[in-house]
Amino acid sequence: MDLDELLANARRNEALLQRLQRYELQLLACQDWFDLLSTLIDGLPQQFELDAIALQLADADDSLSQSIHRSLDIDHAHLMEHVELTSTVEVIDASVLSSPEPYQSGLALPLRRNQDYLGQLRLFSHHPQRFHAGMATDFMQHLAAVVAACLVLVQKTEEQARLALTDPLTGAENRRGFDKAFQREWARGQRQYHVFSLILFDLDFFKKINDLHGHGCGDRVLTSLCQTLMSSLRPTDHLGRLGGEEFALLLPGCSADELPMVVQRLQDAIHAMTVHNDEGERLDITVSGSYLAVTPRAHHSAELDAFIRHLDQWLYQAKRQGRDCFLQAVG
Ligand SMILES: Nc1nc2c(ncn2[C@@H]2O[C@H](COP(=O)(O)OP(=O)(O)OP(=O)(O)O)[C@@H](O)[C@H]2O)c(=O)[nH]1
Repeated sequence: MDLDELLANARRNEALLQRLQRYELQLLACQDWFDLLSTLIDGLPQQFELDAIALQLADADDSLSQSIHRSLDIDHAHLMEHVELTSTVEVIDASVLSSPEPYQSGLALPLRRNQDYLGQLRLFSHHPQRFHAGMATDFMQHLAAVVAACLVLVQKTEEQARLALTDPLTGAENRRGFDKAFQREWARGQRQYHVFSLILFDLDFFKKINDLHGHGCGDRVLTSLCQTLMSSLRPTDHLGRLGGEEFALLLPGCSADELPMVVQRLQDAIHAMTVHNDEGERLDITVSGSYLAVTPRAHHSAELDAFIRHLDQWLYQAKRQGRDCFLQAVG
């Protein structure tokens, strides 16, 4: 190699290093899964002349999957096409890959954080010589170490944010969390002419349960109710605890036609729920509620409180009609 070639090489490397540093700072600024995954999946190919990337991540206890799915909006679900979550991931050193169609070359990089092996970052190119045996990979290994640190950091940040929006007793969203979900769904509905449904409900004679069986038993009723509902709902649905024994559901994509059927299914699940008092006797738990389908209107802001106030009037009617029933909130 002559001097000119050496100089050109050095300049290329310096430019690459600068790009890499800028990109790593971008990664380190990511606060949530959408930021991090889009910076990786859309950003990395753009920055480094790649045609695709894939992440293979170890997720033995499913916590990563839950964290990502809770945080990503339905609109961003396409990012997950590039992420594979498996219970274990093969431990490798940086190595050239026999790349899948339609790519011609690839590189697998280990994602390590301290003693933990998180998975692999895979880079793909249509160019057969983009990655080849014997090539230097130290820049890319440095990048993989930053990616690993960011994965850990974002998972922790997301967990803290989730806890701040979660009711500690039941695991349902607290009022702030539910309000956030409402605002997000309203905005999405405006963009995509999308409907969603709201259901408000309240346990019947809950004071009696506390008085007769104790506060601990009352707490058990609240947690069982939430577990029952969460297991009958879709992962994209939201359950919020708005107050002591008042809850609300937000069901994205659920239209007025489908809503009575969903309400019936929830009521059946609550009737089938088993909660025992400290003496082992089964308690009969019922709830009363009201429901309505919401069509977000373009150029209109909306307040969750206004919907809740309206639903509350019909919930009150349901209580007056003898409880253990749901009414459609009309008007
Ligand atoms: N165990 C327990 N009880 C709670 C909690 N939050 C609120 N409560 C109780 O829920 C009860 C609600 O009582 P009320 O508002 O009179 O309602 P209710 O007895 O269910 O009567 P109706 O709604 O009219 O059917 C009160 O006794 C509260 O103390 C909680 O976190 N745990």
